[in-house]
Amino acid sequence: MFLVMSDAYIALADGRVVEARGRVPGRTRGELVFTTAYTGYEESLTDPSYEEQVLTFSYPLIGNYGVRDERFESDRVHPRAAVAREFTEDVVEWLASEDVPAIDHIDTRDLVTSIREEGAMKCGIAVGDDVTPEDAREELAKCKGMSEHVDIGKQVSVDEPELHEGGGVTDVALVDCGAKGSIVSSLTDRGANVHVLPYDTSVSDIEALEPDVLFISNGPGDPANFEQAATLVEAFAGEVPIAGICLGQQVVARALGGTTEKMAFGHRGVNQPVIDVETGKVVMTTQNHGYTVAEPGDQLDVTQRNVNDDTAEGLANDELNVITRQYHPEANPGPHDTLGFFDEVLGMVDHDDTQRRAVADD
Ligand SMILES: NC(=O)CC[C@H](N)C(=O)O
Repeated sequence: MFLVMSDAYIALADGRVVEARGRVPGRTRGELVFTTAYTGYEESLTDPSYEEQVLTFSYPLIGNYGVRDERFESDRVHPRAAVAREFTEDVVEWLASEDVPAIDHIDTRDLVTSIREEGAMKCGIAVGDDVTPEDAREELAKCKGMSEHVDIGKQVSVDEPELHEGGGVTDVALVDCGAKGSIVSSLTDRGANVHVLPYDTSVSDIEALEPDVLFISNGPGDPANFEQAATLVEAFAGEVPIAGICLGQQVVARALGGTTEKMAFGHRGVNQPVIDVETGKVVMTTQNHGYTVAEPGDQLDVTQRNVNDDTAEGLANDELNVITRQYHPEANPGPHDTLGFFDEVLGMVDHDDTQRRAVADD
């Protein structure tokens, strides 16, 4: 028996300070959340929806099939820190190259149980040769709640519009609130030209683009902090088909008279069962969210629900051509049961109109 000095501490909002092994040094803070996904660590760590959070993996060994940038969902790691029972060297090297603190050799089952019982909570992390529990507590004291990150859209969105061509005639205006790359490629793979636009794009900029679909992406934080995206939905509902994924669903609901609320610990994983209200068909879905649509409002119907807790997983208004999902139909990571969503979205486009405009533009 010998004593191993700890070189990492995580201070939790419930008052505990837990020792760990430091893998990547640094001091940071964020909302402590967990994912139950057993694969897909590269996709999750590069998902912009995790901005300002600390991501705990409940699966014990993270990194067992290496790190390949072709699986990245954006160009950087978004959680402020990563926590696992055991990280492989590959993942540690990657996180170190991005200056993202990482800790392991910690009882993640206990952490996850605390989050499930007490809810997602603020935490502070200190990793390094001479850190003390007090250093982690100091980080915790500086930690803001998710809804206090009012400019979080700016941290994750493109600064200037980007065009990703799909080769077809359909133009999608994708409002980038922190979009995963797979949303863009799921659309370009189906021939759509995707205009990735800043999260605060104006109504007149969208008008000038004359898109066939207005698409609100996933994104981090509280949907209440994406007011401009909601303004776009209000302005174009009924004029242009509208789609949304995750934060996109929440923004669409808020714009059309619905409300959102914070969940206790959210849904993060790749095996969340969702039932279609009309057909009774159940699909397995990938999820990563901490807020949910509480009331859909008068204009939207709940078309899909989470089998575990009944929360709204799909909303629609067939007359206005609005369709949204709370889960991630693009998967990455996760099951491909729901890729058909992108066909449904592009199916809302009036192709006669698109063709006419394409000809007129020539
Ligand atoms: N993946 C997302 O778009 C997450 C949406 C929102 N930030 C939430 O936590 O609920």
